[in-house]
Amino acid sequence: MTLELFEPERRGNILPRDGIVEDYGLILNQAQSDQYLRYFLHHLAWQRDEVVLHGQHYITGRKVVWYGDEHYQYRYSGSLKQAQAWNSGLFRLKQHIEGLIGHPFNSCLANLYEHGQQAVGWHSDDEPSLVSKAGHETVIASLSFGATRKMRFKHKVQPEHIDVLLQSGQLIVMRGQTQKYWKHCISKTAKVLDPRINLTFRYFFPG
Ligand SMILES: O=C(O)CCC(=O)C(=O)O
Ligand SMILES: [Fe+2]
Repeated sequence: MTLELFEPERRGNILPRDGIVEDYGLILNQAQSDQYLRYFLHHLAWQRDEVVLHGQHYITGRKVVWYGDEHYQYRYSGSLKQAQAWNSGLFRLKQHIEGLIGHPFNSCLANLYEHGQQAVGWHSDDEPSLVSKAGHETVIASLSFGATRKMRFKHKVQPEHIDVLLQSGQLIVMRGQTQKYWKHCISKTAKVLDPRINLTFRYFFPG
């Protein structure tokens, strides 16, 4: 048996103000997380993402795929995204997380970082399709598998940073005003050579 030196335990809000990021700690054991990592590496329809920045088209190193209750579509960063029908393992996890959090999700954006040089830059998940017209908070549940990576939060106005290391099997939930006041990123690191998968369960409002 391998002993983890540090096993994240459930913590309340890790942000000091203007939003809520709840750290649920490890919600799966190591064997389950390993199994899901191998399964998702091989059974999700990974594709490099296309983004348009200042009129230039870029293909990302990171691979993504989007699943949902229906074949939702939206235009984001200049390209059209289309949701795939749920993968069965992903759907099981979605139900598990809905039970833990007590919030429904109808879609999941999955990210694959093959090594530490693949990352995602500063952004907020504040596209109109994620924001309720009825004024409900945006709730995003993020579950990680594989290599431990650092997620950073940066306040949009105050000079404040919060870092959190995300381990395999660890769940965090971004809610409240988080997307309005904070940006987040996954930073690059030369130290990580192994893959990481992150699943972000979201509630999508079709336009
Ligand atoms: O990989 C992660 O943990 C974050 C991914 C992310 O921010 C996103 O998909 O919007
Ligand atoms: Fe994000």
